[in-house]
Amino acid sequence: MAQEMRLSEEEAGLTEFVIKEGHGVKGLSEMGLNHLPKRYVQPQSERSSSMQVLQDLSIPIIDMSKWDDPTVVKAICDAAEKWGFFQIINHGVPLETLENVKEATLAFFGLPPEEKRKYFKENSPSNHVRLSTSFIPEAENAMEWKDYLSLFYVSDDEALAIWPPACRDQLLDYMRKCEVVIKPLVQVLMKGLNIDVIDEKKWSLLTGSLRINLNYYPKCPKPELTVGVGRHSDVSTFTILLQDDIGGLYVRAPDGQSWVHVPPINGALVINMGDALQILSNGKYKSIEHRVIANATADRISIPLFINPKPSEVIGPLTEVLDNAGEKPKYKNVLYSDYTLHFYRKAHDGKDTLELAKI
Ligand SMILES: COc1cc(/C=C/C(=O)SCCNC(=O)CCNC(=O)[C@H](O)C(C)(C)COP(=O)(O)OP(=O)(O)OC[C@H]2O[C@@H](n3cnc4c(N)ncnc43)[C@H](O)[C@@H]2OP(=O)(O)O)ccc1O
Ligand SMILES: O=C(O)CCC(=O)C(=O)O
Ligand SMILES: [Fe+2]
Repeated sequence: MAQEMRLSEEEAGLTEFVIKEGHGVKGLSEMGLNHLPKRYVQPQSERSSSMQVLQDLSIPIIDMSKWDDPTVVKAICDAAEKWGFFQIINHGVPLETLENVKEATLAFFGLPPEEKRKYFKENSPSNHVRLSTSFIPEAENAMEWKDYLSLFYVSDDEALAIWPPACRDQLLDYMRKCEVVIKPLVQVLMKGLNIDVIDEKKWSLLTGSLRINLNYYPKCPKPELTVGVGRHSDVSTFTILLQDDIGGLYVRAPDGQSWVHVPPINGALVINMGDALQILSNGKYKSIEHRVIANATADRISIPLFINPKPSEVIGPLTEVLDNAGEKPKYKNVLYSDYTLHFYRKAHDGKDTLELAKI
């Protein structure tokens, strides 16, 4: 009874400590708890013990040094169709830049809570800068063991004015250097749809807005009961993910049932297709479900850079795709900001957001 009382008092103080005071799950983890607060306990179906993991399968690793070579073009388009996920090496973003971004992420999360609190929705100078925990605590029955900073890019000037000084220069440098990956990937993926000329309008449709998130997954006292990130697909056109050397990201295998681990490779970037590209390609490229498990032994960070349509764009199957392949549209036209708002209004639920656009 005394134990129950202590736990319910703890639940009451949890929101205050994690969300209002800005300690996040990082603060909980550092308290050295030996049990998991109830709000983080996930249903059995979402726990890692319910995952069937295929050990012998892995997502493709593609050498980008000759990205316009037909075999590389084919490897990328095949991976985008079959897996929706692949890793790239020799991509042209310097190793030092990747290290700087990881260090900057650790520097941001290492700030005292009173500094980080400035970036909460309630205190932040703009909704383009948002520090939060889990995914959408207000909408979730069970929370995720993750803190994150989400930064929407408008211009260098705005970023320099409002992004946290602890990480903004390194992030801006990284985003600039990622151009050498973004441009070839868009060209190759469009080539796979028989689109050889990408005019201004299409560039903007495919890559008109950028968002970068810094994810921090602290050590967890009972990782088997919770998740780092629940099953979801990204709503981006595609995502460039930088992960550290801890591991824990799993993607849905092509059988639609099992899971495959994405092993950290030093210097590699993980690329995954998002819902916007699945819609624009009329289902040819797949935005595959993925998730992150929690772990007991090490803190983990990851940095997804989401390449998105502009919020004001209407997305739907590209006319070239329908005409070239003589296909009927599988998705309706949707305003991209309506699509993302729908994603942000509910807890992670696999690929359910796509239902909004399905015909
Ligand atoms: C965080 O954990 C995640 C994230 C992900 C993300 C995967 C992606 O693919 S991100 C790419 C999404 N695309 C874009 O951001 C570009 C398009 N952006 C927009 O259209 C707009 O920024 C907007 C999303 C529509 C928001 O604009 P605005 O109308 O100005 O609205 P706000 O008042 O800022 O927010 C409204 C509402 O949305 C929620 N929300 C907004 N931004 C975020 C964010 N970065 N993270 C979480 N939630 C956000 C928020 O709940 C707001 O509701 P309120 O009730 O709080 O007002 C994958 C996996 C993860 O675990
Ligand atoms: O942490 C990871 O490896 C993946 C994170 C993720 O899927 C996301 O932030 O959308
Ligand atoms: Fe994701």
